[in-house]
Amino acid sequence: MSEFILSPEGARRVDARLEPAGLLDLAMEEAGRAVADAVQASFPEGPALLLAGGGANGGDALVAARHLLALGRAVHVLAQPSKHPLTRLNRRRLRAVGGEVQPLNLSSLRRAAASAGIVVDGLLGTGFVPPLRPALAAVIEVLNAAHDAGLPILSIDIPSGLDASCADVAGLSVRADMTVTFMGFKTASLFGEAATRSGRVTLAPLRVPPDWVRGEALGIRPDDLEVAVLLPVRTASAHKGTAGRVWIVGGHPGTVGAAALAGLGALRAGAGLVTVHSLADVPLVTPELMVQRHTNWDHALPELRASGLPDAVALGMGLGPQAVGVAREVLAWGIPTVLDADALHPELAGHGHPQCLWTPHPGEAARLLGMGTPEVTRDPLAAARRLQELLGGTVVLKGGPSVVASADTLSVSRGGHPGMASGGMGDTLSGVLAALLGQGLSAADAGVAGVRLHARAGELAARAHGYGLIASDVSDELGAAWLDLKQSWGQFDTDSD
Ligand SMILES: NC(=O)C1=CN([C@@H]2O[C@H](COP(=O)(O)OP(=O)(O)OC[C@H]3O[C@@H](n4cnc5c(N)ncnc54)[C@H](O)[C@@H]3O)[C@@H](O)[C@H]2O)[C@@H](O)CC1
Repeated sequence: MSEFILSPEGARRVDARLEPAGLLDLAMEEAGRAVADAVQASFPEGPALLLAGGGANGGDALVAARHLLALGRAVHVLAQPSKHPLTRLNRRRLRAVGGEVQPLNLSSLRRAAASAGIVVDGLLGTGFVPPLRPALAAVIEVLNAAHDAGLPILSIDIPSGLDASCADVAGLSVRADMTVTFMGFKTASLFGEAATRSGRVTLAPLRVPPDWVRGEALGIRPDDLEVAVLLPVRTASAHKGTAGRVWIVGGHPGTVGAAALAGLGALRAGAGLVTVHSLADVPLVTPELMVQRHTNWDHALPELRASGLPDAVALGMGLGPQAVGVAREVLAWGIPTVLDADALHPELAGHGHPQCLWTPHPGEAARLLGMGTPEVTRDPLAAARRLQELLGGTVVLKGGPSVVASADTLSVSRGGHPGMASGGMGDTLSGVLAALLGQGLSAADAGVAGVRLHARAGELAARAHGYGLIASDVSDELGAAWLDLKQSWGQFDTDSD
């Protein structure tokens, strides 16, 4: 692989395998430039105060200072001593274009903060190893006090003092208004109190080898346009047999509603024919939903198989104690399958296939991984990646936000509504996902599109109901959500003829 590297010595072509430092130099240059652009776009007023730590995070700040200077912005740079070769190189580059670098201490910080319009925090990035040393803790306290008095802070990659791979916050950290993060979103940018302290997070993708991103469990956040492209469209010649035949396998005496809600979700997400297969009496939530009651699974499953398999199955919702055996059998059919609730069992590891979609909430994820729920919620990106490796196919780790993990990517959902935290929402989602699989989407695409469609429907339902949102309200809005997402792409514009 060859790259052009721009260095003070001039442009030269290097082989990245032989010269990884060249690639890092380019990545730091892009990172620093992205920070400078964000400062100019979001905080154009007053001098920019840049704080550079001793590692590569500080190097990014020094690059940003050079770009801001080139754009005519008044800059003030306070830096810690550094042994990092690229950070030292960028200090020399900044000085070479007339930039001044002064030592960072509490009095220089207080003085510079008094006249700054924005502080750029490049003290600590992903290389931070807790606990915070006292000298830097004092610097962060001064910084947060200035922030409380109205000085905005933009953090580079993650706010200093946060552990990038942790949603929880153990101690002191910078409280940023905005964070410019690189390559992919970190757990700290997306989840829990760490996300709150990160402020608005924007992603600057860097030209780095893809395995750098995979190796660190970094997420992407598909926007509505990307989701709209994935959502299926019916052709004029479609009929109910081509729009996806879906089976819902679930329900048990006492938990039949779960299967019915999944069926409703599948119908409203566009499946042509939906049948609920259950050992219990399923309530007639809508006459369009077909229901077949069976006496036992040992007989029912071979008969169902012989009757001709559907385009997709969702199983597990309220299925009860026989779920693992049923799931094993259905997985052997090799057709697109959503596994939810009772079918999320560690015994099924190794029985999945690429067209499987597993949909655990954090408690189910913890059971699958043999850990506690707090460990899952502390780092949902890593948990989703581990689940995908364990189960195969695609995993939707539900939460706010949900993570969709496929072999190649970790996608993190947008939107939804707090009112969606009520029983049955997950069953609806399983139905939606099965409908999308049945309409021909891959498990990875169905996961990304289905989670967003469900979330958008929740937002629309919340608008209509305000409070006391229930799963069937969300199902009722799935068609409107589909239209809304498609319109964001300019497809199905109601104003055009
Ligand atoms: N990974 C990549 O490919 C890229 C990384 N970049 C930047 O590099 C950063 C990571 O750089 P580094 O690995 O050099 O690490 P950092 O710069 O995040 O942190 C290392 C520095 O923090 C100090 N430090 C660590 N723990 C501390 C503690 N408990 N108390 C006080 N000081 C502490 C170390 O002494 C060292 O000076 C990223 O966050 C990002 O900003 C960018 O340059 C772009 C490319």
